[in-house]
Amino acid sequence: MSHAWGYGAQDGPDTWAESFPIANGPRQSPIDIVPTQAQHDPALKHLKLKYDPATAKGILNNGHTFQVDFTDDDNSSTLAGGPVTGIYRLKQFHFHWGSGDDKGSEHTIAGTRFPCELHLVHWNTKYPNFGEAASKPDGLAVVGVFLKIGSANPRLQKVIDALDEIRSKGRQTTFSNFDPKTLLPAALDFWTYEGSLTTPPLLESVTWIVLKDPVSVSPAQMAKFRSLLFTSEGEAPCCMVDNFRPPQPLKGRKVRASFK
Ligand SMILES: CCc1cc2c(cc1OS(N)(=O)=O)CC[C@@H]1[C@@H]2CC[C@]2(C)[C@@H](O)CC[C@@H]12
Ligand SMILES: [Zn+2]
Repeated sequence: MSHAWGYGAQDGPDTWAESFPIANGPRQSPIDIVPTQAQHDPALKHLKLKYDPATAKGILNNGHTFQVDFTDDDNSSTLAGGPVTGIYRLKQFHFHWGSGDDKGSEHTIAGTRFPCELHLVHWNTKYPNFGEAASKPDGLAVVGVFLKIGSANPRLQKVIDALDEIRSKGRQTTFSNFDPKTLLPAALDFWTYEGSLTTPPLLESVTWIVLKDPVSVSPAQMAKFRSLLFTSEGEAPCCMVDNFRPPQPLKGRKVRASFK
């Protein structure tokens, strides 16, 4: 039975613990990152991101966000270095955003919320596949990137232009020849901590790698995100906005910084 969860008053983050008690677990995400309390760890390696544009496959409205999926049957698109050991394969990227520019990100920086947050999802190749990895404490690594309001971001435009074809839940279309590295800021300085999926089933299997520097998004580009629907064709339309979980208790976890 698929658990009906969402981001509304009746099915939103405050209700998730009813079906997913791990919602109150010891390593939940997102969190508020307080830079002055993060410890610089000189042992952290540089992030090594190698993405092959040919692995881009499709773009899908899954009713909670939209995601761009990648073929992951070899090590063409991978993450290594940073806080992780071994090689993690890129599976998908997706976003979380608000109904207005004052909210939308899942992680916050000393209480500051951004209008949007990008998640690049990778799984540990020591496990046979993504689904298996998602249930292991070192199974997933997600790179989080903040988007802040500014000039239009030309690197986002190909994604944004595809949204008209996936307006409703369940709609998908092909999406090829795209390098997600173009979505990243110039500097890959990051904070890292051990956390979880930010949506049900909230599995505590994610090493989070949150980049310090944001990238830009324009108000018009944000309006395109907000034109998507949570609902399927034929249902009363409900705009896909505020699809973010608020920060969760740190519960004694340490956040490390790759930079001074
Ligand atoms: C980390 C990115 C990710 C993975 C998954 C979800 C949500 C996710 O976004 S987030 N915001 O990065 O945590 C929700 C559905 C989950 C999936 C991981 C794999 C599953 C658990 C499947 O096995 C069944 C449901 C799937
Ligand atoms: Zn996410």
